[in-house]
Amino acid sequence: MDGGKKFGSKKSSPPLSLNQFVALTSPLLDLEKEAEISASIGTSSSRSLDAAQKRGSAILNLKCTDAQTGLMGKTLLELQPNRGDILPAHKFGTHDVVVLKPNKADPGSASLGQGVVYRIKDSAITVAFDDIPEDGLNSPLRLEKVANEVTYRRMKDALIQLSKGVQKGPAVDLVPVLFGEKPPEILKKTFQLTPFNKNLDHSQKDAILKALMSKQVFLLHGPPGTGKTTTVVELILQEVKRGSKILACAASNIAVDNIVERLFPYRVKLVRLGHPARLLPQVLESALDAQVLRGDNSTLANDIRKEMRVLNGKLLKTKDRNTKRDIRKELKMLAKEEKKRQQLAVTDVIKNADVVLTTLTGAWTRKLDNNTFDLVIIDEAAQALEIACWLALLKGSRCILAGDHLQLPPTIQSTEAEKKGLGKTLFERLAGLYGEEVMSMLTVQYRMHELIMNWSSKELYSSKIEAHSSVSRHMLYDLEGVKRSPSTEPTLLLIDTAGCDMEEKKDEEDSTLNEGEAEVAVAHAKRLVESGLHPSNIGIITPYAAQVVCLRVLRGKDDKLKDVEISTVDGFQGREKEAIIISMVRSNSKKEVGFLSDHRRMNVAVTRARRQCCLVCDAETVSGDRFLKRLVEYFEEHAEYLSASEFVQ
Ligand SMILES: Nc1ncnc2c1ncn2[C@@H]1O[C@H](COP(=O)(O)OP(=O)(O)OP(=O)(O)O)[C@@H](O)[C@H]1O
Repeated sequence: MDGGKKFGSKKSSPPLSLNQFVALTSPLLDLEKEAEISASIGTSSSRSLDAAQKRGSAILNLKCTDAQTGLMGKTLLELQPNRGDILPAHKFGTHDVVVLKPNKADPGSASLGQGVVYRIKDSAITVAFDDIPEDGLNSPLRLEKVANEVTYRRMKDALIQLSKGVQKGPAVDLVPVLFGEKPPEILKKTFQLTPFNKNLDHSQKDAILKALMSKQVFLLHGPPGTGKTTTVVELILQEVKRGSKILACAASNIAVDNIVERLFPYRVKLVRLGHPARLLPQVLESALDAQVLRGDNSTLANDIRKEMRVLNGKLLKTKDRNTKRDIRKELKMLAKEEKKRQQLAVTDVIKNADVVLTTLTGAWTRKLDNNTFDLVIIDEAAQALEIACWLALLKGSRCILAGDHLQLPPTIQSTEAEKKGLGKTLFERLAGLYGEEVMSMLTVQYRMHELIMNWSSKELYSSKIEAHSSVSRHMLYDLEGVKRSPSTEPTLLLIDTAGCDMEEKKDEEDSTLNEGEAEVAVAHAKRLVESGLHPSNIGIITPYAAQVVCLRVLRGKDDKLKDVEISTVDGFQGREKEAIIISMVRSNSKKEVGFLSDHRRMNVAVTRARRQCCLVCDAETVSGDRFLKRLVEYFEEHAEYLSASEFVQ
């Protein structure tokens, strides 16, 4: 696929119809749910717990080292390993739903509580629980990941709603446009843009104008580092000024919080919906729960609860049947009133907000029933399942999707569902359907030295991206405390492992790793640190999970490298570092490159780097793929070339 050429071009095949979309998605969603459930332990599983720990879906033998209340009534428990200082390798992520059990309890046994992962460190994991019994916390414990059924249920509900046809409701005119039955329209009127952010560049302003003129749909195409979120924030401000009521969503909580934070300085009336454990501490004040607690109706509900407590006391004491009956009647009435006040408190907050912000899943909450929006904005839309987008889209009459379909799509667990197209995003589909008619690409990037940018710009964005002057020539040694040295001078670095006896191998889970290459990557990170670069400015990324583990073990051997971040490429999407070291792993005589050949993955990998991008690979193996060959050739032409043999004794 040449993404650059694809951009803006219309497909000749007929557009996917609403019915086809529903028929295709429904079974694939079931497959995906099954895959997620079988990845977690499940209640009836007889598989041994050790195997679950190996797979990363359970962490055994933990001790509770801290319990705090906070986060609007939640209890935060910190759990550390009973043996050793470091948690075993696991696949738990912040915001995952987990259950806590006694360490030795049977797989199907009841849990002590269900919670949401709040924070993860190498040595501890903190979970937020609504309710947790005090008994049992002093004995060894284990955590299990559970499938997040709520998300699937909501997506299924949205599919059912779509399958009935959208005959009424806010999205009635939007649906036919998004399925190619009616053409998208634009306002004839021209706008004079007075931006709130005075620094916007020409492509950002053009995109905003075009978005403001769209009547049903607009796609904001934001290649890496081009200020997509900056533009989304400006768009929200412009729309609020126009009087629009906006639902702003993203696939991940962090992306939603990012928008909330950036809106703060403009004093927009906003509310953030979502579980407090999933919100950044700095946005908690704008959370629905926090605002509800401050509302008048909430105070009334509290007073009613107090009154009910007094009546309950009386009820226990009184013996008279008639009095008892009267008290019960009154209690029933008060309970009804309390519930009503609670609901009103929520409704008030949502009604008063100009912008409601939540994840896509969160948009399907009952709290938003009966609420409609003039505009639905979805950030990270190219990383969300199409059906997840519909959870928000059905609540609005117009939409703006921001994303980049030339970076990685959403992660799909089921290989079969992925093959059959569950991962095809709405953003990509609409880009194919309408192209430039409804789309604008941001073309100035604020992250990368131009040498890092040029390869990606040429390969994927038709050479349309330019580097802003503030970054186009920036070097590692321009950073304070960094010495000019052979390690910090190059912008691009190719460390070739070919002929150095560094073959790939498989781990127990069948993921590929390359120990020799990991040593070289870590050795280069060490040289950068020795030249004065702070380790937190370095990221080592690799496509393979097993290589991440291998790299982390090596990092653990040198205390100076503690703050070097190591991640999969997929896990690093949306992030950046001053220096990025990419460990490509594949090295074999058959020149097999597996999923390295996905253009989007390599695009994400290279474009994480601000001032230096170092590629560690077996140039001969990876050149077996045409796309990767061009990458290697680009590095051969513009990079400092080193043999891996220089890095190992
Ligand atoms: N017009 C501008 N002038 C100066 N700096 C800008 C401008 N637009 C964006 N930036 C800067 O570029 C960086 C990236 O911006 P932003 O976070 O909006 O990008 P993004 O496109 O959402 O990121 P990603 O590439 O991760 O998707 C930020 O540091 C931001 O301040």
